[in-house]
Amino acid sequence: MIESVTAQEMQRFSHYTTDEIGVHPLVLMERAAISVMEVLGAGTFDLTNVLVIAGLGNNGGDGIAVTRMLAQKGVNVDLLLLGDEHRATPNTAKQLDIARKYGITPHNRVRDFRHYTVIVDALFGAGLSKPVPVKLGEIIKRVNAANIPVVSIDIPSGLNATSGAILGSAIRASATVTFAYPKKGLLQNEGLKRAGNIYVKDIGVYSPEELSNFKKESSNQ
Ligand SMILES: NC(=O)C1=CN([C@@H]2O[C@H](COP(=O)(O)OP(=O)(O)OC[C@H]3O[C@@H](n4cnc5c(N)ncnc54)[C@H](O)[C@@H]3O)[C@@H](O)[C@H]2O)[C@H](O)CC1
Ligand SMILES: [K+]
Repeated sequence: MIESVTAQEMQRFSHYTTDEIGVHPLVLMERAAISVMEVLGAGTFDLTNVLVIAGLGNNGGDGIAVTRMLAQKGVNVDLLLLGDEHRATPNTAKQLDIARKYGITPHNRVRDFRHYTVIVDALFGAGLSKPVPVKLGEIIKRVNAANIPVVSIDIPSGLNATSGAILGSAIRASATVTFAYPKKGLLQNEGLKRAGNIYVKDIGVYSPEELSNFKKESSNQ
């Protein structure tokens, strides 16, 4: 059984699932969002007034899908989209298009984070490999200073998913919902201090070892 994975290993498993097996990336994104909804809805968090902070990468796409799912449950939720949406990844752009069709309008700034009851951090995930841009680093610092419970999607934004090192500044999360396997960066260095409670959720992405076990088991039946 895999204990934890690097960002590169996760990307390899994910690409195998989408490119070789043929699961559409949006299916994985929806399963990721549903798993975040499970954690948000488990009773630990006050969903009276939710803010989702989304970046332009696929981590942001997960967050936009969560925004839509919350809105469809009648939750009071705002979406803060950071960056020029024309530079978003295709799947994140698609999620934004879908959210808009459900009547969700993204904000590009938030005056005061303190009137939210929980913040969903979908700014950066396992794809972050360079220091966060200064302006986004300032927002991360303001979020941390607001002392509002933060649920990070996959990785607290600003952390290197493999080393757990801070890339400029990083979110301090109450909980992190990570996909498939724990990322090594959550279990060491600053990741250990900033991840909060870690929830590992199955979204249908597996290591080759697990995949070969499925095939063995099914051929034994
Ligand atoms: N692995 C899986 O099976 C799945 C992963 N999902 C989610 O995808 C992210 C990884 O997404 P990726 O596009 O590789 O990168 P990040 O979202 O981590 O973004 C970091 C990347 O994007 C640039 N960026 C983002 N926002 C901005 C911005 N506002 N300004 C400038 N640059 C920005 C940043 O520089 C980096 O290059 C993974 O963590 C999961 O959450 C799938 O959705 C589900 C399956
Ligand atoms: K994140």
